[in-house]
Amino acid sequence: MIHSVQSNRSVLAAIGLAFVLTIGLLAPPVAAQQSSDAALPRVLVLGTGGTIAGQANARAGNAYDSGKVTAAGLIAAIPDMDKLARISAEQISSIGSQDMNDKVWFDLVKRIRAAVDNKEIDGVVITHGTDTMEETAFFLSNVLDTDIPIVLVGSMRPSTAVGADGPANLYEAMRVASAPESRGRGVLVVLNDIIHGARFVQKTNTTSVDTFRSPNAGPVGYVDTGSLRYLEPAATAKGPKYKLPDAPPLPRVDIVYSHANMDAAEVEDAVKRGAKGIVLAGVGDGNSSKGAIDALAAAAKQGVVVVRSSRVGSGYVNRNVEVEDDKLGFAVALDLNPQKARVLLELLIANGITDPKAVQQAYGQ
Ligand SMILES: NC(=O)C[C@H](N)C(=O)O
Repeated sequence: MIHSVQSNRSVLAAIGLAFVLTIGLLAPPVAAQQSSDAALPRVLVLGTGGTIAGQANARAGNAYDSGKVTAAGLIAAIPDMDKLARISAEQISSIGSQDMNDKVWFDLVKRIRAAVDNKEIDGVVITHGTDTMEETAFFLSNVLDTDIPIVLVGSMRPSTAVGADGPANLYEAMRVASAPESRGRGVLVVLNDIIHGARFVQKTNTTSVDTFRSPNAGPVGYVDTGSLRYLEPAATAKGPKYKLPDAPPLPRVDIVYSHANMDAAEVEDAVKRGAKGIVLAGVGDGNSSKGAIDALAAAAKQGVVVVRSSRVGSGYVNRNVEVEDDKLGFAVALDLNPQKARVLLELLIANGITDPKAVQQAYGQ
């Protein structure tokens, strides 16, 4: 019985795959769906890979490989996208976002800056895996200085799955990126009818299509049937934008994960590996064992920048509660989870900001 359910699934997945391949791979590589309506906004789609571009793999019933279909192919398979915008699509990478790296980040920034400077576009959609989407969104929000909407989108089911969520998510991302009311809202993440801001969004479930949440702030809006429903007016104030070095990599920042029965070894290993900064994924309010805190204090004395965050997943990490941050020369990440705190610390160190007080100011007070 189970066997026949799986083979039915395989047949349906094969039909889906054939659909995507037939429509997707026949699509031109750059112009995804060309509309000649000059009144429509121009949206640049940059493909990076992810499950949204995933294809079923025969190794198991639910197995797939990320990043197999191009962004142009994904767009071509969705009817009526050309009624929303004049769309062009380019492929920056074809990877699962577990492999996301500085090079792809630098390439995205370069392409978006060029398109903005040349006034080529009114919006950007980035197709991306969900595993590290929040990190890429947060990175871009800290380096790009533009009012145009930059929207990251992905899916939890591959493009060949029964009930694939990618097409609906991509269509919604296109609605968001092409809408004038999305301007001035920074970098956004769209999945499952919800619009999140780059600072607060987090992946919270390993497999559910309703995985993205903004636990410390709530979403910034919803993609409703007829309208985009933003909960607040667009912000005019912009955060600081950090400079990028001419080429990757960014300075090495490691995350040390705190746990019961912890000693100094993980912190010492990070220092030995040459980390210029360490983010503590602390227990509770960013705490750790005496051994780990002493090792962090020794690292800070040697010039390693130390930021305390939390493994908990929501809430703020506060200064000087159970750890003497002032005395030990630490900063705290406030609402930023360890993976986002790591991105910011890479940028701070790259910009020469290493003094604990200046580092704390960058995270917030
Ligand atoms: N749902 C996904 O996109 C997961 C995939 N591993 C990725 O991040 O590329």
